[in-house]
Amino acid sequence: MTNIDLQRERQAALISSEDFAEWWAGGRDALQERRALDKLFNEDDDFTDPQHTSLMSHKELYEYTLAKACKFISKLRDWHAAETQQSAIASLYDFRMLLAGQLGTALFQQSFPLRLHFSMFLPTLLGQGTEEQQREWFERAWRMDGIIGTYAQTELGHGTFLRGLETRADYDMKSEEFILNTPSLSAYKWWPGGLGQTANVAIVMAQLYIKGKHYGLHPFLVRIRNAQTHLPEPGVDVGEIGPKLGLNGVNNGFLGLKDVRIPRKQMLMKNAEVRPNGRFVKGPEPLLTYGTMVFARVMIVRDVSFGLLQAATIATRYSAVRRQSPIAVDQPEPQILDHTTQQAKLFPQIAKGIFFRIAADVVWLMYQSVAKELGAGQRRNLPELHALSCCLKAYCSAEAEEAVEILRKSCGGHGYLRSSNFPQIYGAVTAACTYEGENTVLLLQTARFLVKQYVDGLKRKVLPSSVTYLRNATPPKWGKSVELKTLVRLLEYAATESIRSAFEYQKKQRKIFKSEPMVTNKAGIRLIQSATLHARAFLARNASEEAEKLRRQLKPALAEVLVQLTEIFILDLCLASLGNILLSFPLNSRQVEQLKTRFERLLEEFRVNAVTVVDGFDFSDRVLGSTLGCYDGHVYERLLAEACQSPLNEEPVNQTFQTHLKPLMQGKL
Ligand SMILES: CCC/C=C/C(=O)SCCNC(=O)CCNC(=O)[C@H](O)C(C)(C)COP(=O)([O-])OP(=O)([O-])OC[C@H]1O[C@@H](n2cnc3c(N)ncnc32)[C@H](O)[C@@H]1OP(=O)([O-])[O-]
Ligand SMILES: Cc1cc2nc3c(=O)[nH]c(=O)nc-3n(C[C@H](O)[C@H](O)[C@H](O)COP(=O)(O)OP(=O)(O)OC[C@H]3O[C@@H](n4cnc5c(N)ncnc54)[C@H](O)[C@@H]3O)c2cc1C
Repeated sequence: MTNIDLQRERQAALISSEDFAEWWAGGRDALQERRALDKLFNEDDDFTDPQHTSLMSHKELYEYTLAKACKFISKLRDWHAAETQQSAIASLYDFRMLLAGQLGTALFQQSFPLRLHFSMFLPTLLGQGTEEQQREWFERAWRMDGIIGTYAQTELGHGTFLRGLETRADYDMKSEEFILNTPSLSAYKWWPGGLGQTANVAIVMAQLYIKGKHYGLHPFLVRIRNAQTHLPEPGVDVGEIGPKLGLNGVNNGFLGLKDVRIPRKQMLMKNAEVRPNGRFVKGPEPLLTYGTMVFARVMIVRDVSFGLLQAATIATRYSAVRRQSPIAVDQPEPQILDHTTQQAKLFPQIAKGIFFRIAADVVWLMYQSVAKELGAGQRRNLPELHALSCCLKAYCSAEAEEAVEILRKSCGGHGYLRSSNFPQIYGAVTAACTYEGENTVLLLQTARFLVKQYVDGLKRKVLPSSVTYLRNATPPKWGKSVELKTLVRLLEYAATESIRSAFEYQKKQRKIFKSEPMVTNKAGIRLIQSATLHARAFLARNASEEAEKLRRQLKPALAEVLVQLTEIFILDLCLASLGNILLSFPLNSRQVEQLKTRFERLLEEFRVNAVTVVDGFDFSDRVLGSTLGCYDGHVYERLLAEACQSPLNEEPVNQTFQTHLKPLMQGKL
């Protein structure tokens, strides 16, 4: 039987979790399809872990996870072949979503060992390979017919500054081959997922040289392990980089190359070509070499919202089950969910998870549209996509990381146990702050775009839609009540002011420093603040537009709850930006008070539906993987059962008693 407090929460809710789940999944059919697929695996004993993966050694975890991943792919293939219509894995995007979503997370709490093959290797083949190269490589790679790939860009010495990468590919005209080398220790590739023991082909990003002349960074398909024996190919020094803070199911590796020859056709040549005679033919858009990173950053916004919502579900359910510290003197101990400060920890995080996912959907549509335009030779919207994907990736991953920590701490001591699953969720989310572009660096990329747009705005040029607000210099009008559109304008106004101030500061610095990078460096703190405010303004506008749609589309009770969440989300953004808002708009103390009171009232109003909303994310217990977050709320039983599984409890007395403790107590050591 379910814990009585959780039962009461579910009965008292004003909306149905099933209605919520249907909306969240994108409709009834999508929800059912996902559940059917989850069931297929969740009810298969082959996919039940014999012991908690956190109890496995690093090597055991790799071997176990890889074996499971292979069974998973094989079963998925059978299932797909049996399906009459094209469904869940019809496209690479959907397949990637499946891995990063419910099913992938339920089965691979430490991440999926073949992740890089699907998330970067295949997308790079599509984005950087010519049609002929795709025919030769993509189909086989999709079927994993002799090919398991990874994306090897980062080196020991450089990850961010791509122009500083040292791996080189020298073209040998006589043999029509490239010769790949990592000429120093710092040139060793370092980090690529799956590179250690899993992958046998790597897309290696290397500096191209023809007759000693440098032609920039390009992708090369390099076989690193023999397809039959899996032994490293001659000239290849490959291995694994060791245990990490999280994501230990992914086998990150290092790679050194010494005079490794590959045929000319193995440079991916969609965006630039080397002809047999050594002639380099530049593509129409050199920046497309960075295209895989744009795709991956867009995906990350969605991934981190998933981790955040897992954590929010665990903490919210636990807060309904846990009772502590009377609020009224003569009353019993309340559910900790009734403490206002607890609500302030939980509910904004639920709202963030929802609106980050909605923003991820928007930026994914934008990605698809820009990809189509680029295919037709039109690059007009690429800078906006790059800027938006950079700042959303950076902002949402940083916020999600912070949120997971808030949620962990909101569960008190029990949140610190591995069995709560917060450590693994944190390990996954925090990694996203670094990979695919370290967050500060990405915010600087966005700021560079914003300052340019600000200058264009001064010249009254038409601006891309996500930054049109930069041309609207009028401060918002404050009405009697707090309206969403006023809050959105407040954030946009604060962002505009911050960008203006960074621009002015750069102008001053230019009088002191001659070089533009020096000026950027001096203005760095202001620039990243501007990009952060832009992210907030974008997310707020997007959320308020979504709220308008939901009011029209959904049942009134459900729409009302989502509007509450929208308000919580936007008010939280405003309160987090208060310093910057006050620099641009003279809010008086009564107006600030109005914001705070509205925020507190919303927390109170949302309280009754909190458990139902997190139920509506429809995470199975396996996805949550947590003693604290299970649907039935049997927290204490699970905590004890999990503790009993510890190998240290297998025997009543550990041998160290005889060998160490006893001699110590007897003074015989
Ligand atoms: C499961 C986990 C898997 C993980 C995998 C990984 O981590 S894989 C490893 C992931 N590794 C990383 O993510 C590494 C992170 N580092 C980088 O992405 C880049 O090196 C950089 C962007 C930091 C700087 O690069 P730079 O010094 O060469 O460039 P610059 O600053 O001089 O700008 C020149 C112009 O280019 C523009 N532009 C730049 N990028 C893009 C783009 N993608 N698209 C479009 N445009 C782009 C920029 O806006 C500027 O335009 P403007 O203003 O002149 O019109
Ligand atoms: C879990 C994980 C998986 C990964 N998977 C892959 C993979 O599959 N393939 C792959 O190729 N790589 C992968 N990477 C590598 C990853 O992409 C890089 O670590 C990342 O791009 C950051 O680069 P870096 O390590 O060189 O950091 P650094 O650039 O050295 O960052 C260190 C500090 O310097 C600061 N800094 C650097 N440059 C600037 C600047 N211009 N302005 C201001 N501050 C700056 C940063 O903000 C940061 O604070 C992975 C990394 C992790 C953690």
